[in-house]
This record gives sequence, structure tokens and C-alpha cells, in this order.
Amino acid sequence: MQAQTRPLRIGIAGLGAVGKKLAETLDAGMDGLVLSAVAVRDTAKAQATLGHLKQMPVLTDIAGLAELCDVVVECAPGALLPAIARPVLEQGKTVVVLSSGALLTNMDLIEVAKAHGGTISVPTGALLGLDAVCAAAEGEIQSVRMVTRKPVKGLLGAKYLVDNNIQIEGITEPVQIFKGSPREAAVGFAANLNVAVALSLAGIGPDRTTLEVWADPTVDKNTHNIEVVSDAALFSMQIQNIPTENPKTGRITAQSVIATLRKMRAPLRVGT
Ligand SMILES: NC(=O)C1=CN([C@@H]2O[C@H](COP(=O)(O)OP(=O)(O)OC[C@H]3O[C@@H](n4cnc5c(N)ncnc54)[C@H](OP(=O)(O)O)[C@@H]3O)[C@@H](O)[C@H]2O)C=CC1
Ligand SMILES: O=C([O-])CC(=O)C(=O)O
Repeated sequence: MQAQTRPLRIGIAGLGAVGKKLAETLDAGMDGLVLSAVAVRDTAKAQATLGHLKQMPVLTDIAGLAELCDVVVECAPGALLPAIARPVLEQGKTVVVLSSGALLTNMDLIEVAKAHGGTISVPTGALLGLDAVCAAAEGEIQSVRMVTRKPVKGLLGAKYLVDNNIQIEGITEPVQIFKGSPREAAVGFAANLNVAVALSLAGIGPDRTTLEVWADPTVDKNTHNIEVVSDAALFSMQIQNIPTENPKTGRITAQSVIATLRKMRAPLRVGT
């Protein structure tokens, strides 16, 4: 059998907290992967951000990525998801989606992927244990409960808070600001709770999964607690995410994408 020799060409859509880390890691060298292109809206700003790379990728716009790449990582605002994903999927390629909340209002992308042989990959991102949740979903899951606690600055500006006139600046003790489903949270907390949607897609869906969100001035990390009850296993998980320069996004998010990409070309693949 022929060995795979051509490196997978990776594209990045969005050069924020996640995209920059991803670009630097790919540029430093990853087996079988090469950074080909980055979609930005301000080329001069991107040139300054990436000026220290050994090899400057092609700087393009969102529409330019599909042609230049085999795999595109979406790490942009969720509203851009269809514009980023559709052309990639129409070419039968892979899009790695971080704005997983936006998938719920763009489920037609799954049909596009199916029709053209493309793939939508949702990494574990800022969460943990989606391997166990996927495995449990092969049997019967009775319940999935998630409780998120974030420092105030990780929640400021969320649509849900604005729409409901909920003030969290200056609170001195934890306040529950939301109780509902990941489907509702994807609308009200588009940039804060993609993790809840990813969890729901791995398990029992965005309507049956339950979610509480707390604004918590006593924590300095984005903290997610998850409890799963299934016929195969009962499990509890917690992750405390150290924020990046974007207080809404944990450092582990970019590393989760890096691990996902590495696996695409690895001869040994560990984890579901
Ligand atoms: N699934 C998960 O576990 C997680 C998902 N996320 C999600 O991942 C995404 C990326 O997060 P993060 O890196 O922190 O976000 P940032 O806000 O730091 O970066 C987003 C980037 O997208 C860029 N952008 C905006 N519009 C365009 C456009 N038209 N063309 C090209 N680029 C554009 C912005 O550019 P500019 O600099 O010009 O404004 C910005 O650099 C977010 O949607 C976030 O909610 C985050 C954490 C965890
Ligand atoms: O889900 C998100 O978008 C971000 C998040 O909760 C985290 O980084 O902990």
C-alpha cells in the first residue's frame, strides 16, 4: 500500500485567541500537516500578528480557503459558520467547527457534507470526556446535566444578559443567571457556551441536556461540571479552564484542535 506523503493542508478561519495559537503551533511543525492559509478581514493586522512565523501562510478571505486547504478550522464568530463551512464541505473536505452552538441553526450543513462526502468535525474543545459521552450514547443515556461557572468577565456582553437586563458587574457572590437547554444557551450565550452544545451533540441532544450557568466572582477559571447517567456507566467530570487573552475562551480549546488535527495523520490514534 502507498504511504500518505502529501501533508494535509490546514486552513484557519479567524485569527483570534484560538487561530493565532493554532497558526504558531502548525508553523513550529506538526507531522503530516502544513499551515496553508488563514482567512482574515484585515491583512495588514494579520501580517503583523503572524510576522514571527517561519513561513507566512497565504492570507485570504473566507471564500478563498476551500480551494487552498484540505481541512479548515473554523475559529471565528458563530455567525460566519455557514459561509466558512459550506464551500469546504461542497468540495468534499473537512471543516473543524469550534462555534458548535451555531451548528444548531445550520443543521443543513450536515446534508451538504453528506451530499459531497465532506466531514464536519466538532472537537471536545474547552470541555472533556466527549469520548465517554459518545460511547455511552451507543447505549441508553438517561440524563446529562451540566453546570457552568464563569468569572464575570467571561460572560459580559452575552445576549441573554442584555435581553433580560441582568446586571452582573459588581456581584460579590455566585448568581445563577440561566437554567435551560443548550439550544436556548446557543442563542443567548453564543460566544460562551459552545461547549454545552458540543456535549449535547455527543449525548442526548440540545433539548434533553440540562444546563445551569452561574456568574461566579469567586472563580478565576471557566469551570464546567458534568454528570452523566447511562445504562453503561455513571460519570462526573469537571474542567477548570484557564482563560486566554479572550476571557470567554479557555487555553485548552486551541490545544484540543491541535490534538484533533494531529490525530488525522497519526498512525496511532488514542481515544474514541
Ligand atoms: N467549542 C469550544 O469548546 C469553544 C468554542 N469557542 C468559539 O471559538 C470561536 C473562536 O474563539 P476565539 O479565538 O476565542 O475568538 P476571538 O474573538 O478571539 O477571535 C475570532 C476572530 O475571528 C475574526 N473574524 C471576525 N470576522 C471575520 C471575517 N469576516 N473574516 C475573517 N476573520 C474574521 C476576528 O477578527 P478581528 O481580529 O478582525 O476582529 C477574530 O480574530 C468563537 O466562536 C468561540 O465562541 C471558544 C472556546 C471554546
Ligand atoms: O464554550 C465556549 O465557547 C467557551 C467555554 O465555555 C470555555 O472556554 O470554557
